[in-house]
Amino acid sequence: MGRRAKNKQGDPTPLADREVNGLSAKKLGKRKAEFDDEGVKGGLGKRPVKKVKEAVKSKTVKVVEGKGKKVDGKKGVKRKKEGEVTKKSKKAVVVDEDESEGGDEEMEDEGSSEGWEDVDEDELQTQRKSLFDNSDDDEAFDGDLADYDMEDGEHEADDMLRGPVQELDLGSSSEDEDEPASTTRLKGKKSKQSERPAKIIPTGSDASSSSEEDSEEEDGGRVTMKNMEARSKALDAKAAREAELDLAEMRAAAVGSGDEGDDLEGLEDEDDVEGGEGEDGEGAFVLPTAEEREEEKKAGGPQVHVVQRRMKECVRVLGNFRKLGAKGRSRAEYVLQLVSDIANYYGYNEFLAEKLFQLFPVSEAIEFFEANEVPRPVTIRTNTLRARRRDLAQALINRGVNLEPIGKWTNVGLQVFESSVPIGATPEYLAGHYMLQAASSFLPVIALSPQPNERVLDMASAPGGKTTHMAALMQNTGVVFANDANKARTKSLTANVHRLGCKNVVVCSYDGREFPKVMGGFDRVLLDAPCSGTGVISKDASVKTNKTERDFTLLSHLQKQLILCAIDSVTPDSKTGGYLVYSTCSVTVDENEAVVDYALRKRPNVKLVETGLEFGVPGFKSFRGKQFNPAVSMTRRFYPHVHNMDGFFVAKFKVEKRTKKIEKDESEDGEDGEKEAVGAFAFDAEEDKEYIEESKRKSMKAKGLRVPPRPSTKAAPAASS
Ligand SMILES: C[S@@+](CC[C@H](N)C(=O)[O-])C[C@H]1O[C@@H](n2cnc3c(N)ncnc32)[C@H](O)[C@@H]1O
Repeated sequence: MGRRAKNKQGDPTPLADREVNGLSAKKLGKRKAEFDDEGVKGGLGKRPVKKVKEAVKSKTVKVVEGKGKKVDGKKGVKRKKEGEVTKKSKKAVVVDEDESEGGDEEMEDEGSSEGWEDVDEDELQTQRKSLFDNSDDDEAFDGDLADYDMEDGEHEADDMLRGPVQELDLGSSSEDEDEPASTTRLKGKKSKQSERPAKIIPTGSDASSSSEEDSEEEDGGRVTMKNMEARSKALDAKAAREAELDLAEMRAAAVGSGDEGDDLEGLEDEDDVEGGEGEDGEGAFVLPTAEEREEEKKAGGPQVHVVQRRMKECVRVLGNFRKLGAKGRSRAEYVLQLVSDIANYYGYNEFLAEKLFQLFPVSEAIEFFEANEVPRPVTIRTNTLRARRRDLAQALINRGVNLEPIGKWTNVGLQVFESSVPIGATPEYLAGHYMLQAASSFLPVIALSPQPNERVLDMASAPGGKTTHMAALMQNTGVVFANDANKARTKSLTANVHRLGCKNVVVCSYDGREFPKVMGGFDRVLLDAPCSGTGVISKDASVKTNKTERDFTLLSHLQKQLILCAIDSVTPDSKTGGYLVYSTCSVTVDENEAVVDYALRKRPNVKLVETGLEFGVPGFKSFRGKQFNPAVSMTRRFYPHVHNMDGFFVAKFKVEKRTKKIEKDESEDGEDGEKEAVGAFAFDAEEDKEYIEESKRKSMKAKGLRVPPRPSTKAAPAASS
């Protein structure tokens, strides 16, 4: 097939030696900004801690510590004085503070970047990785799961845009064959992905006419302001068509029509390696028995070419098991072998390999695992409080940044293909004209669609990518309470809030489960929940090996608690809103559909509504025998191998008034302890058995009592690679 790889983009390539506006990078200016870690002068992280009420009263952005009194719903946090926190360059480009998100298409092309060329030479020499320092992206929850919370867990968001991952060598040389798998599995070979930077895939509906494609060809080489939109549309159209073809192929393969295995790009060189042996040829594939597998393990694991071939063969057989399955061997045996080989080949623990494998038809699963080996496109979000996308694009193009609009679905996003300057340290970045943010992170905010003058809660908000996006959509009016239980992480949140000039944000630090006790009555709530990060494995490969079954149990439990508190924090009386968006950067069902389904069961006054997102795969209505509320199909899943974005999940709820009947039912349920009473989290005796046990253990531990051993859970062996 070979099309799948085109969906992917390597890191933007530094253009160190390229001339920018007639000047080589080296000739560019000398000023070096003195900024702290968060890119804000003066170490804003050290600002004094204040209580929420004070923050509201003083109408400035403060960090608020947990355990406070209830704060009533005053709107309209007053703007800070201009320039109070954000240091702009003296020669900053003209910024129209009132420009809203939708405005940039009509703007005149006035993008001069004069005065911005004084970038320090050292910065220009910075290594690739530092292109993305100060990344603002969000991240998966990686705290201490035993305490399910926010104990630090700060692997810096910069990871998002780290240097190139090693790429898979899917062929094999004769020398390789004698080496152990662990040494031959990964190779620094240049992959197809980096040959052609790929667009983020929006949706088939974005496909545009062939004239747009023509314009791409006419324009040929470099992106200019003039050809940017047309090129973008043409690329989107092409990419969307390719994505659709890929999906169709994958589905056909899954249904099983014969030669699907040959379509697995990641494994396509295998026949060459093996000298073209097919099933009927000499050395035909024979599925190892359990004993043979044991022996293989004892001998140090299989060789890479053996694993490659076996994976391909297993996928082929599983694609049409009735016809291709060997006599006397079950489908489950092929699956077992395949999962074990996937774990080995891609470096996952077997537990997680299986969990992720189960989400997809067989051949699509390989696509997913392959996509996790490739970095996602580098994207930035224009901060419309400080800049217009057009001006920002021009300014960055003038600096030697090669970029394009992400796609029709966002009018603030830009995809960076290559850059001669560190994207996380340009004057425009430091002046808050943009946020380094994964495209997937735009989605929950677009779905929530906060309106000017509303009162909004971002329940788990650090480092603030989505908070600052919401503040911009609200045009710096109303108020966004940006909460994060991890106080250390509120430093970067506060820094971003200041850098981007958000004046309607109050930063606070409570456990989300304390809402709505500390404050409620919100028009809209975003719960971008702490999660396992199985959608962002390309950024954080540690997820492959450090997640166990217990982690998922605990996370799912925390997410269920948080979502009920989030629902209860929304006022059904809101004149303009009454919505909750739940999102995660994880693709597992336990953290997504199961949480949504739980919320629907526990809170009969909420219903799912369409996210309003133009693309994304519907959530699972059932999974492995478990039936969910059919409305769960209104939720949206995003995948690296389909959308060329981080794996992501978005659900949107409308919170309605509690009827007398609901309240009566709940109080009756409350009596026997089966369901929780209004506003307080309680467990469902049967369904939450595991959680109850875990909770008891925690409270015993806290009291210093001896904790009985946990009942044995499924082992999560480390991957042998
Ligand atoms: C996925 S990240 C949020 C990213 C953020 N929304 C953004 O766009 O930048 C999840 C956050 O949840 C926080 N967190 C973990 N447990 C929490 C809890 N019980 N209450 C509130 N926040 C919590 C973590 O500290 C982490 O910052």
